[in-house]
Amino acid sequence: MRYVSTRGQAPALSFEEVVLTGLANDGGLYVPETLPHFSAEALADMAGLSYAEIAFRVMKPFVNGEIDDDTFRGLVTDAYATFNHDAVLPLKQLDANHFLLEQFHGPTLAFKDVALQLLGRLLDHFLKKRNERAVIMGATSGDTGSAAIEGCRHCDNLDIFILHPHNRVSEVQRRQMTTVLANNVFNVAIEGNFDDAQAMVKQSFANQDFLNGSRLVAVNSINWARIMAQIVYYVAAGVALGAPHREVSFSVPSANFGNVFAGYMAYKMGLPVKQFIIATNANDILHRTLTANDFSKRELAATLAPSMDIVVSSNFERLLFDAYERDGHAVAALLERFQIEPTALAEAPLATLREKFSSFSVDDATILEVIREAHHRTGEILDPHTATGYRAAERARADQSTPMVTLATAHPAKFAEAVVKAGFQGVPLPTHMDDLLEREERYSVLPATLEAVQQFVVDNRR
Ligand SMILES: Cc1ncc(COP(=O)(O)O)c(C=O)c1O
Ligand SMILES: N[C@@H](CCOP(=O)(O)O)C(=O)O
Repeated sequence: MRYVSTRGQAPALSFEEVVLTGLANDGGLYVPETLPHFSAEALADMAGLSYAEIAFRVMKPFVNGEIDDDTFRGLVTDAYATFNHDAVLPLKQLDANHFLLEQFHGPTLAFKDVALQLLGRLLDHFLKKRNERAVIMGATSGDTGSAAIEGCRHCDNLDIFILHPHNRVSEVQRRQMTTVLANNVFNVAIEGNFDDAQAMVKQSFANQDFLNGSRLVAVNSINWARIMAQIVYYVAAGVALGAPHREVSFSVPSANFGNVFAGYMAYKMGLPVKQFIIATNANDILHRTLTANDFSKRELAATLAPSMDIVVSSNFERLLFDAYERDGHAVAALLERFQIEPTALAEAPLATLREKFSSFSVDDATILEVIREAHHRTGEILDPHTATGYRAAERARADQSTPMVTLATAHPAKFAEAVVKAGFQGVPLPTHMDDLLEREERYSVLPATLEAVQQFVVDNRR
């Protein structure tokens, strides 16, 4: 399997090279040159298998020939053994045809664990094999950071630098990162927002001179392995609900677009999907683009669903690459324009996107209303991100007869502010975290400048 850049200029890479890199050197994101396809029979055979076995079968074609089957099966099995639920990602029925896919039973209580528990193990495997060290630079709006630290901190060949927006993540999210006092983990609170942090990470990939030849690795969904691991749960949920014999729909709380893009990959690989609903908070660029062809930046708003406080949605580029029929030049031109002025998609690609994707945007007041309503109806306390997906599933679904799966992307205990504002007393943290609020913290606050952040990395890496 070879991987190519969405901007068409960078060299094609192998799986190992893609995992050990970040942005392509033309500024694009890597995607598989061709996608594997699962026949109806292969999908039907997955029904009833363990999550780890489905994961092995779905991901094997992407790594084929680069990690032997026994080793890869071992990495996958170990990754999902860290989850605190036998089903790994249990599917909960809410009403006749609406289901919640609980993605928060991993070590850090959000869907990011699904990919980062595996990515940490893949990095460890490849770096040890090569006897190499690497530096991780990641940006987080709250969940990727702790999942990356938890997934990678045991790899002594890695130094991990995570940038989060100062005072714009929840207390639990911050402490999940800053209370890890390992000597290869460095947390930086930047005086800016998530977009600033992500831009600095991308600029660091574009020009790595400051690292004097050390390898720089991405843990954000820039890294193809993140997307690959997330494809699995769409297939697992789909076959559990009757695929390939019937279609399934998904409502996905979205921002950086890695989650729903992975679903789209599952669809392209043969999973029968009727509809993807992109749910956003008040940072609604994806919704504006889909509904009004308004692909333009607006000021980033701080919301009750802070992990989705993102304007520049990284993986939307991967979808655009497909919608523009893999024309890297057209994608590069569009995204260069987007950085400097309001822009719009060409008509044909937009029409292609609208065939499979719908969208819905949910403001803070509605998030609170949904948390209350959903609790009244189902007994569940949703986290504020899941609440956007729940409301979008109700309002934007194409039909009632296709099973609808709303992705429950985080545990409500991470977001006390929203839960308490909705009128509840709060949700306890799981026992492995019950002393989190008393643990010692360590992090540095830096101005949101590339120079300050890169100097910090140079000064602290081992
Ligand atoms: C809890 C939660 N829900 C939803 C999202 C949105 O996912 P994505 O960025 O993959 O679109 C994120 C982070 O981005 C998140 O942390
Ligand atoms: N919501 C994310 C933002 C980063 O997204 P990623 O999927 O590209 O890592 C977070 O919680 O950090």
